[in-house]
Amino acid sequence: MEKDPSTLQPSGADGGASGSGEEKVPGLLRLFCGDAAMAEVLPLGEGALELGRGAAVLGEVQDPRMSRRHARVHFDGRRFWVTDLGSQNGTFVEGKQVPAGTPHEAQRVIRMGDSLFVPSADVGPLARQGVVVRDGFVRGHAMQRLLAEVARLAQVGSTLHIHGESGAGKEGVARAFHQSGPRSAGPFVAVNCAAIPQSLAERLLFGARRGAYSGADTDAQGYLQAADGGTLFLDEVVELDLSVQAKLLRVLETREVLSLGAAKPKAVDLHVCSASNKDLRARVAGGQLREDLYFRLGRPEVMLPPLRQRPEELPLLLQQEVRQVAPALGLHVSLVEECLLRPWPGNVRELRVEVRSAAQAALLVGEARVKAIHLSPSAGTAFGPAMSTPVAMETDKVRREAPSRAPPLESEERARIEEALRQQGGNVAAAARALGMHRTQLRRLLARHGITTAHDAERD
Ligand SMILES: Nc1ncnc2c1ncn2[C@@H]1O[C@H](COP(=O)(O)OP(=O)(O)OP(=O)(O)O)[C@@H](O)[C@H]1O
Repeated sequence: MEKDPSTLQPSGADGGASGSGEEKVPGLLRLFCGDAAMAEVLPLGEGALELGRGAAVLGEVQDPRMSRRHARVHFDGRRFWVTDLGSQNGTFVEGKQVPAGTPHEAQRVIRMGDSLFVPSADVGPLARQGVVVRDGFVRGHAMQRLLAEVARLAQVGSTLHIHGESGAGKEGVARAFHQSGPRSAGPFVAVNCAAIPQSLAERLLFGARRGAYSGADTDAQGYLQAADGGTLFLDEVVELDLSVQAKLLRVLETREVLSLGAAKPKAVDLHVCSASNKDLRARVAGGQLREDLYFRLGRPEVMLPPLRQRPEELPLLLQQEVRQVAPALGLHVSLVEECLLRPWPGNVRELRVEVRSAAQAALLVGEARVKAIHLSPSAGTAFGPAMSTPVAMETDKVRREAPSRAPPLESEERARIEEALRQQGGNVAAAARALGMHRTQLRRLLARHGITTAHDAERD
């Protein structure tokens, strides 16, 4: 009997729609209101939506800093336009206030009162799947769709390659591949190939028998044997030397590992997940990756989108991180807006580190909420002029203007830093400890505001 196509499950194992075939629903994502992170979908009904305090579409979570008739948002089929309706606290697009009464194009972030909205040409997938937080892992709809695909692939194959930028969460995806596959009860062994010295790579991966080299007093297991019955995750696999790649290929083909100094190979049964932030095909063309290994490891491939393409996850990530620093510390709308506007080339890893620093800076001045001014000006920005995407260019523009927006160091903060330094005899590390922050964060504050310590003065 032929299957009714309308009852076929989409690619997502969780039953979520893949997005294809569904009519696009333009709308807004409400990502922040008052002091709370959220991920709420507001479809643009007839192509337009009027927002304001008390608007039914905003439900019970209302923002007292929004005017009753605050702004109108409409979609012309290609672009979003925002018109401020004479609100008291103003409407801001990409961090800048727009004049009342004139439509203004909005591409990334709209602020009204203490609320943030992100326009999206299709809010359908988010409306269907929402944002899920499981074990501290924040999953927006793109991530959920990816994980569903990974779960499906784990059932049918033994390899997976994850392509994504550094810090975007590739290891989390690799763990999901492991947990969804038939070897989930076995070990998950993660190896960062860029971090292991290539002179040791062979020994570390394949193991060595006693006496294989001077100093080898006992048999040493390699990562491949350690992952037997489970999954080996090879992050930055293209960093392995070509000779090691050749040996790895043999293991994948024969399912046997020959340790250094061993006479006989040993059978291994494992899944192999690899990851890279580089295009593997270009690496094959450039001679850094063996073509035969690419065909073994490089497929199937999934793409993990960078954090800047998953804005629905960002406020929840911020909230989670700030609460880790101090459970009572809150988020200020300015911080969330600023973070949504920056490109975060180091993705979630960079965001977590920088937001922790910002939270510590806020604590230092006794603030109840972390604001944009507590964030380092360089946090989440591209290193040098290399990034040329429209998002990056727009953010560069925002950043160039940022110093003039940053208020001067509050005298209270300066007084606290100077007092801590005085009490610790000018010792920055000790002062940082006393202030409850990392010394690099304190050094950054000192440098930014030109405070010299007694130790600096002695060196001069
Ligand atoms: N969606 C997420 N929710 C919560 N934390 C996340 C998420 N994605 C990544 N992280 C955290 O961000 C950090 C970086 O993630 P991960 O190590 O998986 O990145 P990666 O893509 O493997 O980076 P690299 O290639 O540089 O190793 C980790 O601390 C991870 O727990």
